[in-house]
Amino acid sequence: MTKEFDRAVFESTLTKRFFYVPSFSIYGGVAGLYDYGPIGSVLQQNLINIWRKHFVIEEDMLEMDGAIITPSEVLKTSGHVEKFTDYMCRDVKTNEVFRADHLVEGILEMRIEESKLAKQAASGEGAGAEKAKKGGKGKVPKGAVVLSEEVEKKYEEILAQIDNFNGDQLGEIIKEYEIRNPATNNEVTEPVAFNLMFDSSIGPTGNLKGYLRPETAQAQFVNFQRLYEFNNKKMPFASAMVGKSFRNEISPRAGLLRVREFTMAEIEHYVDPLKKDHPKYEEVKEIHLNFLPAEVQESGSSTTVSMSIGEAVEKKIVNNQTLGYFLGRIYLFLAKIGIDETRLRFRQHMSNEMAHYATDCWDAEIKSSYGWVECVGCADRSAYDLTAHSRRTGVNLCAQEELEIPIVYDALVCVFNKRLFGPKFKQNAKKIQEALEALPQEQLAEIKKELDSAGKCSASLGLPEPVEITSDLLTIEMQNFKKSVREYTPNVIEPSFGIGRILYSLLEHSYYTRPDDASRTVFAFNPQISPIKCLVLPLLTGPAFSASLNHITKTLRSAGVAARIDDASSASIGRRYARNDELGIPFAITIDQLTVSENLVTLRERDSCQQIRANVDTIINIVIDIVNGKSSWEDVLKSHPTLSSDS
Ligand SMILES: Nc1ncnc2c1ncn2[C@@H]1O[C@H](COP(=O)(O)OP(=O)(O)OP(=O)(O)O)[C@@H](O)[C@H]1O
Repeated sequence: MTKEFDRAVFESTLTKRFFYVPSFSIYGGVAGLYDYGPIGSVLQQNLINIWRKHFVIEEDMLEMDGAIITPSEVLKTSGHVEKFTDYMCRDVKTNEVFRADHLVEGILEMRIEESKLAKQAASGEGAGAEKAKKGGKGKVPKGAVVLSEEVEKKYEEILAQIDNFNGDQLGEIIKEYEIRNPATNNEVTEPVAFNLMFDSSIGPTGNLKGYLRPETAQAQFVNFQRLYEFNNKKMPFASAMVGKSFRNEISPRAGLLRVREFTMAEIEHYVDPLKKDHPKYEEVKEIHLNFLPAEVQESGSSTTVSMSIGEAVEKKIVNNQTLGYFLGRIYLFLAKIGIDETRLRFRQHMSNEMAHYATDCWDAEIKSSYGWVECVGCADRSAYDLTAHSRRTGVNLCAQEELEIPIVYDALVCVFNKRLFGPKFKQNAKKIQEALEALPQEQLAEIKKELDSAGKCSASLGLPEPVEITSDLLTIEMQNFKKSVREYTPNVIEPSFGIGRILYSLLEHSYYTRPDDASRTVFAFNPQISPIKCLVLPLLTGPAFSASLNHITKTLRSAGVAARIDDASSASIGRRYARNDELGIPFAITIDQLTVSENLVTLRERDSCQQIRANVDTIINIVIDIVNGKSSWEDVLKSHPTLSSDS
């Protein structure tokens, strides 16, 4: 594997081989928009297919597809119009914009790094000393300040809590630590809130305001009743959706990790707030994860602790079983697609950081050359969204539970004298009646007391004026009730996957250069996720070779196994292997003289460069079986001796 990751070389490979590129680049491009080429788009599709199998099918979820353009009323109700913001500041002279927390983070990290190099240069030891000697790229920057232990500790504490600060706090940090635009050294303005949604208007009049959705979740919530009915009113259950979301990011500078248009895969798991256990919890309980709890971060540290999910739930570090269950399933999914488990951690949100709708939230963060980045958010959104949409629309978004033992109870109820009540309040009668019926028991008890003692009372019912009620219009009586159905608003546990971020992390984790030749880059995609599964290489030309080539590719392709032919006879076989290793193709079948004479081909595995030789159809079946997860290269080696390695 490569010793030092060189992002510039890595990114140039991705662009050169058209994995993905900035959109509209022949027009100069727009930050935060990307087009995926033949490898990137199929890699994304395979990732989604594995996600679908792992979650939607294995967990029996209800997948749906919703509209992207969303009326503003929906997003006002969900809180996005008011609160879906990040803090932005500007260079006071050039007007360059920054996301305030990212600016602070970048500068403090840079100061710590420079101080470390400067200390090493001064002591004549370590990388800093080497760099100082060599000069050039990566040398100790001029003017690098050696930080005192105290200042460095303070910086570390700020960094550990960077997601927890509001705009005012970020403004204070910017002032106190003299954070400036690193390119110009100019001061920056106070942070201001910037809403990340792209707005638009729906229809020609311009009267109906809309937004491009910033998440897929709302389309699922507004359809809750239909989903619940589709599920035969059984709880708990989950809906799921894969689709594009849009966020007008302030300053997208980290490739696919922060873009303005991206694919999300979101699960909304609806659960009874009183029963947040999960039927399949036992299956994940023993899995150990690297946890970074809020408490640890708030103490200024970012040291993770490895613990079983069972222990984390028992100790209440993770709020409930369902949340723990999904953390386990997220881990299994990421491991399955090829994410390096040593570069995966689960970080809990700190109190201020939590989204406006969440009560507990964990992010699956993956480490890449950009540091630790949230790739999956797993939030307990409580009953926030369903309650808000139900209040706004008057549509009941509740679940019902048949009670085995009915609840019997006494309650105060309003009994109206309709003959007098209507004529007395005229057009306001219905409104007043409804307001009285909606009053909590304590208030009804107070009104009853006054009516019983004074025969009248003045009630403030949330209407413009208090209402004078007399005992001839209304009596409040204690009645006995029997309830055999319990109605409740489900809580929602939401695992939310950013497909582009996972894909980018997977690219970095899969990338390496051959130990004997750093110019030969390889993507070690596993056979399930790899966009192209098999390379077919004819070493010679002619009708006999073409017939074998056609047979192999046709059989593979009709079995759903993507095969690529590289028949450029001008290139050596080594060259052809190398340029296809760069596309991450796990297997290569080579057709040579022995294919024509004895119907034999060789099969090469990408990472080990080991080869076996066997009959054409045997080899084709080996590839199909591995791609379908029915066997592995290791299994194959048990029954087939390897030829000498090609590399
Ligand atoms: N601008 C973006 N570009 C790519 N993926 C994104 C972006 N914003 C969010 N995501 C993905 O969507 C998932 C769920 O979104 P969520 O609202 O939890 O992100 P977020 O907390 O706003 O992310 P961040 O704090 O990094 O901006 C994230 O885990 C991430 O994978």
